[in-house]
Amino acid sequence: MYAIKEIFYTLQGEGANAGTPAVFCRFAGCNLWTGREQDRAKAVCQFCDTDFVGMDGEGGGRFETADALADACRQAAPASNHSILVVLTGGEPMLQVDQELVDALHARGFRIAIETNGTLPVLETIDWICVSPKVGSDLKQLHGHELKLVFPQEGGDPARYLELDFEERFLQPMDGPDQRANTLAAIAYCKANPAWRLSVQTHKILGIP
Ligand SMILES: C[S@@+](CC[C@H](N)C(=O)[O-])C[C@H]1O[C@@H](n2cnc3c(N)ncnc32)[C@H](O)[C@@H]1O
Ligand SMILES: Nc1nc2[nH]cc(C(=O)O)c2c(=O)[nH]1
Ligand code: SF4
Ligand SMILES: [Mg+2]
Repeated sequence: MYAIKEIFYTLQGEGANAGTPAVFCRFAGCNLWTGREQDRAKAVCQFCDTDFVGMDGEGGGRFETADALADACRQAAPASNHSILVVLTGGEPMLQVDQELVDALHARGFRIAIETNGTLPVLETIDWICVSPKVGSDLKQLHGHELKLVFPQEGGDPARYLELDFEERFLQPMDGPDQRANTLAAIAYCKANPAWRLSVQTHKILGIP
């Protein structure tokens, strides 16, 4: 059984694949926050911009099998011969993603990306692994395609993450009340430390999901 908050078709807004059409499959639940506002201040991850509670979103629900969930993802995508990207996100997708689901999505022609906090090891059969570490959590996934650090995080000096084995490294300004200042700080950091690139949350600017 998979608990899914929502399934929608949009453009990947962030990171190395920004601008790529993609089906987003948002898993319900996370191991670093309950998702309830009253618990935010005591959560390990306190800056989350996402509602991942329940299964009540567009296309959400309980999916009893990997085939049923993969079919729903396929139905959210246009009929196309081109391989379409599916982004597994949440909440924390690695609490639920298994090899059966990866196989079912591959069988339908998807290229599979994941957005994960890295506290659980990621299946190596996933085509694009984006890890976004959270200060105060125990990082287990130490390699992947893309490291996307929300910036700034107290105690989360980006230099700490340079030794990890990733192909691309991004700073993503923390959204919230200080979004503008965080963006300027991230730009300054990237200019001074060119191992890092800026990840803008373009979907928020574009006004798309
Ligand atoms: C909602 S999370 C879901 C996937 C996974 N739990 C994770 O944290 O990577 C998706 C992406 O949004 C980022 N994110 C969450 N809250 C944010 C915020 N306030 N500002 C910028 N990025 C944020 C996360 O770091 C992650 O890269
Ligand atoms: N367009 C769009 N791009 C995204 N990239 C990562 C997202 C996420 O919430 O995981 C996200 C999202 O929610 N929407
Ligand atoms: S780990 Fe990801 S889903 Fe969980 S609270 Fe943090 S940003 Fe949100
Ligand atoms: Mg989002």
